[in-house]
Amino acid sequence: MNIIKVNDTQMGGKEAFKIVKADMENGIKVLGLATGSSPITLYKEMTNSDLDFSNMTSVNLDEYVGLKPDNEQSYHYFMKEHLFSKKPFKNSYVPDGSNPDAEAATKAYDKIIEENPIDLQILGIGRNGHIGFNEPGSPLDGTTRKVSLTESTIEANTRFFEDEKDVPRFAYSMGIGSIMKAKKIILLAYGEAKADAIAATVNGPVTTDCPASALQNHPDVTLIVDDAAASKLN
Ligand SMILES: N[C@@H]1[C@@H](O)[C@H](O)[C@@H](COP(=O)(O)O)O[C@@H]1O
Repeated sequence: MNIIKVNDTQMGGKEAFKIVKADMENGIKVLGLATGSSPITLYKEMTNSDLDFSNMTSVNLDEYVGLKPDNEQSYHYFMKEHLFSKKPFKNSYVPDGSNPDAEAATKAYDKIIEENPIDLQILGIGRNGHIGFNEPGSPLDGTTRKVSLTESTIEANTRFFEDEKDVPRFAYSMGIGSIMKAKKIILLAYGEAKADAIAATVNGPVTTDCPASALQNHPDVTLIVDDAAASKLN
């Protein structure tokens, strides 16, 4: 893995943007996108840039089950607010969390991923090493699935909701196998709360205990981390 150390999230956004820009100049067509606070500075760089995304397709990692796209806590809403309303893409896909039929929703999303092979995937990481919403124990070769969120993830996400009981307990998430098919991956991690997960991702064994450790088997991964997130690396 290629590791880029940055001073802060602003610089992290700029470093990630450089890669996005260069890859777009080289003709990539499909970006895999993530939610959470980590990619926000990258999305700011993208929206402030003069890059044109109107010929690009985006495929997002995940969505809460039970939230409609117009729900302010949904990942549809997050993406619209941070990126798509300012920089429209040709097509922007996010799993359909409003579809209670998990089988149909996940199959439909797998088809979208298959038809739009991801050139560059942006990832954040959960405190427990999850990527997308693939919590510890997720199959490292999985496709899109309905997942139960762990207590630690629910707790981490409570900050975005008025009440902990409003945090959805389930999500539809692209699987780790699908993430691994992306041609290139950038993982963004900032802050001390991510230090253990980053150490396990880079130095630990490849294990379902740390879903992001699967990235060790990918040929083109760049980690953009600040000093705190990198503080437990060997
Ligand atoms: N499903 C998302 C992940 O894709 C994201 O990586 C993680 C970390 O979020 P943050 O960047 O806010 O720490 O949050 C959620 O669980």
